Amino acid sequence: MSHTPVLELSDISKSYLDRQVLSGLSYSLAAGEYVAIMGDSGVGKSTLLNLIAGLDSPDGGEIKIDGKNLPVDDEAATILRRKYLGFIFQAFHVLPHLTLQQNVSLPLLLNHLPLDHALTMLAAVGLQGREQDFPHQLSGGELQRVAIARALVHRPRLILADEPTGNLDQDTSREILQLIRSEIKANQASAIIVTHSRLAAETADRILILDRHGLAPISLENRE
Ligand SMILES: Nc1ncnc2c1ncn2[C@@H]1O[C@H](COP(=O)(O)OP(=O)(O)OP(=O)(O)O)[C@@H](O)[C@H]1O
Repeated sequence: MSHTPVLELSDISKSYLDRQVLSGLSYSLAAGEYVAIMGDSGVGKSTLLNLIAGLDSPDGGEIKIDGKNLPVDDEAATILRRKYLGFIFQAFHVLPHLTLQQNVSLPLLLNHLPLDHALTMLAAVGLQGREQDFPHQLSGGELQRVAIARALVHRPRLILADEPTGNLDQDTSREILQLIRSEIKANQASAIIVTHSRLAAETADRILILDRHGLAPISLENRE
């Protein structure tokens, strides 16, 4: 396995108008590591994930993915992100006019990969037989499973998840979290999950707390 960190954040800063959200933040994520980020509301967790995803750019500092600097507005960087990253963001809605199979095939199409893995992935999230259904025929938990299948189908090296179980009941949450973890481990991917849920955070290898000093691992005695 490569020793190049999957993700390297160096001295990242980000402000919105006069509000400094992130400052001097550095972190390195090793290949195959799955970490959860927790922290107070408004501390900048989603902002950080958006910066890594390339949905926004930092005011200062450097973000390297697989050892490479990736400018937000560069086409080659967009292609690399598309191949390398998998997003499980609530804002990334499943497209309503496409069937489940078409939705899950999208990342494969965009990356010029064979499309048959979409069916395997739908089966893996428990939606075998529902391939030709449209999103409006699904429950919230089922929809979230489609979003997860779509995020993971092209076997991304780095998975970014923002409150992946936000609106789900506890049983469905457990199932979804188990699924995310097993897919991450089966593909030897790295992952960052941002969450307020202790249940979700506990599925990660490590829990980090984001505060105004940066990212720090939670100490073992606080882990209960
Ligand atoms: N596009 C934006 N424009 C202006 N301010 C923003 C923008 N995005 C985030 N902020 C502000 O940046 C701060 C951090 O927001 P962020 O969503 O990253 O926090 P968070 O830690 O994810 O919070 P929560 O746990 O409540 O989701 C907040 O004060 C928020 O109001």
